[in-house]
Amino acid sequence: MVSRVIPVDCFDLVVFGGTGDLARRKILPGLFRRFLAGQIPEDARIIGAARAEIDDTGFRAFVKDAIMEFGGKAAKQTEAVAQFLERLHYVAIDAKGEVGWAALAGLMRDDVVRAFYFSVAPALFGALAERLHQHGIASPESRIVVEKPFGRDLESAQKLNATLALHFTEHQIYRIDHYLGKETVQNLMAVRFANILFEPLWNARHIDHVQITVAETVGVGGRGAYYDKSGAMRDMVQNHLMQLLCLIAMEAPYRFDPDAVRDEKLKVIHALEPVRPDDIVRGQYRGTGKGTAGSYCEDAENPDSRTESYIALKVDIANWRWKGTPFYLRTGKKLRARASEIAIVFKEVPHSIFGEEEGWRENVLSIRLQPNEGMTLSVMIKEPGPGGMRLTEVPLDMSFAEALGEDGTDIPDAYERLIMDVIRGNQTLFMRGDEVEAAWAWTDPIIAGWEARGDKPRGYDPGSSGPEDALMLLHRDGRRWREIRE
Ligand SMILES: NC(=O)C1=CN([C@@H]2O[C@H](COP(=O)(O)OP(=O)(O)OC[C@H]3O[C@@H](n4cnc5c(N)ncnc54)[C@H](OP(=O)(O)O)[C@@H]3O)[C@@H](O)[C@H]2O)C=CC1
Ligand SMILES: O=C1O[C@H](COP(=O)(O)O)[C@@H](O)[C@H](O)[C@H]1O
Repeated sequence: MVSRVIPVDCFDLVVFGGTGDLARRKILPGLFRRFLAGQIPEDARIIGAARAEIDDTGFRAFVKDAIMEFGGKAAKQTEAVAQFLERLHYVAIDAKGEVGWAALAGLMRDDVVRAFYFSVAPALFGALAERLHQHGIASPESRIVVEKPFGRDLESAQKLNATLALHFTEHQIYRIDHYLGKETVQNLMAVRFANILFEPLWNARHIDHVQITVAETVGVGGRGAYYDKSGAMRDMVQNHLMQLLCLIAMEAPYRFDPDAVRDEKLKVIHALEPVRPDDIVRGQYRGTGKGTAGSYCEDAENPDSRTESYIALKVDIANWRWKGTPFYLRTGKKLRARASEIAIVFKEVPHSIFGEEEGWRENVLSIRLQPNEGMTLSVMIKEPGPGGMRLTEVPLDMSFAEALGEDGTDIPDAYERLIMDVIRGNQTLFMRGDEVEAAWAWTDPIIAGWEARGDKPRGYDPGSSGPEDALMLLHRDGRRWREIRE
């Protein structure tokens, strides 16, 4: 099946931080892939902006290298690369000074969508918003895309919201959470709300518990300075895992519309119970060799760091649908495999007619985010053969790439999809200001709690499943984590 490409309106997209790491690895190669897919109109323009004093030619050379390195198999289409590069421009600009703003104003066209991607350090978000306004570059229909982290606690998120609100209305602000752009994450909504099968079972009567795992094999090397002030709770749970939880737990929105969806997610965040200290396990990866070589502390260049590179928590939702069904969340760096999964673990049948020892296991709906995006529903059947009525578990398996006749590399990357949504003016997959604040309001006391107690993270070995104590979080409830594997 060939994915349907819906062309977007003509646009001028300014990428502030256009020479940075995120632009190089994700944004610019992603835009090239959308160009190749035929989604970018003939006369659309992408304007890189940063302080480096390069010109259009220099920026095009930079982007060409980025496509070669990160564009995947699309990079082989050299003619298309050359055509794409013609759409690129560059302005040397200082977010905090006056350099470059008049030149940028002169470049912008009136009759096209104007979008400004803030792919710079968060400390510059306010300055960019202010200057876009001062120099008359942002029209009432312009959009700004704001990268993460959106604040580091409730207070800073409120301040940032207030700063942006001085110059832009909420409908112009696109707060990125790239997990919302992942194919499977959107499929979660399709599966839940476009099928009659699941809804009757989607509640505490039928679901024993939910596990959300985002396991990574990478460490924090290269990003230690940022990560050490953040940790897994701020870096992953407050945003990505929280969004996944919301999509699983929310009620059906009345329509697939930005505010209808975000209203429902917000209700879930408001219903989250505070997390008890006993329901949190924090970990930090050890070194691989003798001493601290390769350890988190070495990667973070902070020998005394107490920042967690792993966290597991048990979260309860206080509403009619979920009372009594815990959500277990875990995420960490340098784990056994890169594997992200949501597992919906169903309850036992009310009465087994086959007896206790006949191989029964609970049904599990496993939603794989990456790699190999897809879903598996485990069901019980009779073991084949004449050996009597023994049960065995088989997977009803759907790999999205296989089901859609694609090879996996054709599935658009999250950033590609989200940037096209910005141009279309669709905020459904972006976080609203009140949603981000509510997520911090839940997160802050958890962090304040372990800081006040002086808790140290538990050590775990690189390549493991995380600290031993995390196993206990489920064992003591008579449950077990699913294996982390690709
Ligand atoms: N990299 C990643 O994987 C991820 C990044 N993010 C977020 O994306 C944003 C960008 O991150 P990343 O690309 O890694 O950062 P980098 O440090 O790699 O790039 C920063 C960019 O901002 C430009 N810049 C710095 N100061 C100014 C200034 N005063 N005026 C104009 N431009 C400036 C830099 O160019 P120059 O120095 O020439 O001005 C460069 O292009 C951050 O908010 C980060 O948290 C989010 C998720 C993942
Ligand atoms: O936002 C972030 O996400 C990445 C993980 O993203 P993925 O798409 O590769 O799953 C994480 O490594 C990083 O620490 C965090 O800031």
